[in-house]
Amino acid sequence: MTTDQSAEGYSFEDIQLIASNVLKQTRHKPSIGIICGSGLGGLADIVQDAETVPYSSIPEFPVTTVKGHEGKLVFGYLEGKPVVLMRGRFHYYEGYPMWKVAMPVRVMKAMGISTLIVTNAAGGLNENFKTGDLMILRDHIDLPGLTGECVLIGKNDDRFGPRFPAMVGTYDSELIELAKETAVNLGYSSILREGTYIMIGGPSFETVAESRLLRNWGADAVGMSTVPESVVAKHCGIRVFGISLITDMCSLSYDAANATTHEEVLAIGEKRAGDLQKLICAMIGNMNLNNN
Ligand SMILES: O=P(O)(O)O[C@H]1O[C@H](CO)[C@@H](O)[C@H]1O
Ligand SMILES: Nc1nc2[nH]cnc2c(=O)[nH]1
Repeated sequence: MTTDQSAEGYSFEDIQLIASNVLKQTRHKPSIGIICGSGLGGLADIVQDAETVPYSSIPEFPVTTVKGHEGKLVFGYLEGKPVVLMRGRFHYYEGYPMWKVAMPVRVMKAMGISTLIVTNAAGGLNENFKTGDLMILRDHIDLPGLTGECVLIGKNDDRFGPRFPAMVGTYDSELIELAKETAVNLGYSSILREGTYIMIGGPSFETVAESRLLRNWGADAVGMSTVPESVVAKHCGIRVFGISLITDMCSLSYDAANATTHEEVLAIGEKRAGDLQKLICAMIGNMNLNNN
């Protein structure tokens, strides 16, 4: 690899090489990529004809350092559709530069995916939400991006996408509609929400004052991931569906202040991930892959 990674990330050629090295380790050719959030990797256990590629076996791939993120790619089929799951994602707070956090999305694109499903565990800011709800991402607020840490900073290679990509419509409307219809059929209407996810850098959870600020800015849920991956996916023409499992409610008042812990996030993930898995599988079953 010749790229100065500290400055700009991987070149287009580097990404193609990483993708072809990964594809040599599997018989599968995925169309759908799925990024599993904290405690949400269980979806990988129901992949059929599964083949696993640990991140540690992929030259130039980062390694996961967070509990609840295993660190492997899982190839196979969900509802008859070829998928690749990232069982474990990378976060900015782990010390990775933004471009490294999102580089697997470019690798998945080079492997042939056209649709990306991004999942996460998030804190609820909208007072109408409750723990265990599922929130479809209608939109996001890229707080790091707004403050100078956009994932696309650096020299642009047009083979990835345009210098100034539009971010309106990052989350595909048809997939949102499909998710809503699917949720109704599964009897999930009472736990299904739709809203705006805001990314903070982390790893510290929000203070009460910060939660109030994020809520006033129009965010419905907060987390420390997802946005760089979605931005890179939109940049390179992948259609994106995002969904949060609300693992805790952020404290908006000092009277009821409750300190979120990662253990709590993982525990709710373990308890409620089944609903998210069912929704995603049913959606994939109904997905038209020739849509874009
Ligand atoms: O976004 P995912 O990876 O689901 O993880 C969420 O859970 C962790 C906090 O408990 C943070 O990393 C936050 O972003
Ligand atoms: N920032 C943030 N990330 C989370 N991930 C899961 N829960 C939370 C939360 O409350 N806040």
